[in-house]
Amino acid sequence: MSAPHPGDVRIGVLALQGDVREHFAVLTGLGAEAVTVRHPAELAAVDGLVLPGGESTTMAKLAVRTGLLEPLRDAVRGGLPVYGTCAGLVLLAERLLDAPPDQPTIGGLDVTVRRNAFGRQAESFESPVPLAGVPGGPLSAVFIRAPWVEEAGPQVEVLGRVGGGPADGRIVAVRQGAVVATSFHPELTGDTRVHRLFIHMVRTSARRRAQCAT
Ligand SMILES: NC(=O)CC[C@H](N)C(=O)O
Repeated sequence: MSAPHPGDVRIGVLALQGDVREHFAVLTGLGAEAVTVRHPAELAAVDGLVLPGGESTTMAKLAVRTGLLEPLRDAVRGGLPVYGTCAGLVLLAERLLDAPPDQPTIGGLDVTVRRNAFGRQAESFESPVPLAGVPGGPLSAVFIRAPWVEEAGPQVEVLGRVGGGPADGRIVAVRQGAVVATSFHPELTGDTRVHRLFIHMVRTSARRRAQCAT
């Protein structure tokens, strides 16, 4: 059997707004094929999807305008592996706090997410966060006007929490089935471990789908 390598999967990066380029660079650097997703037809052609950081209110509006919101919801419900960073976590939440009342989400994570949760004094900071399932020591997590997970349902696996400071113990990394999300931005640090984990999830899911199709 040949060694699995990530080049056999195509990973989309939702490219409506936000730090698309940074995710693209990490994914291609790890040998995955990365493509931008702006339209439903592009979404239909990927094995996994990254929702970048940026401004979730803007992304949500653009997703509605481009007709992507419902296809995104269908894709997540259908088991497409998705990784959301920061604003991407907001987009994946079933419930939001401190968001405009009409801000739609894609959903997929049975969590309540508070936007801009860390407050003005700590709008941007870096902190070591150990992540379950990611060996090699804590990640140096970069938070930029970041949300946290205020409540997580029973199906949600908590992967990481902030340690120390006023936000001590707050949940900042979660997984539910094929959906994984972090409050922080591994794509900005050069530490590729979360993207590697995600590529592994995409590869496993693609292999399973291929087996089901034969
Ligand atoms: N860096 C980010 O992605 C910030 C997220 C932004 N505060 C939002 O709620 O959409």
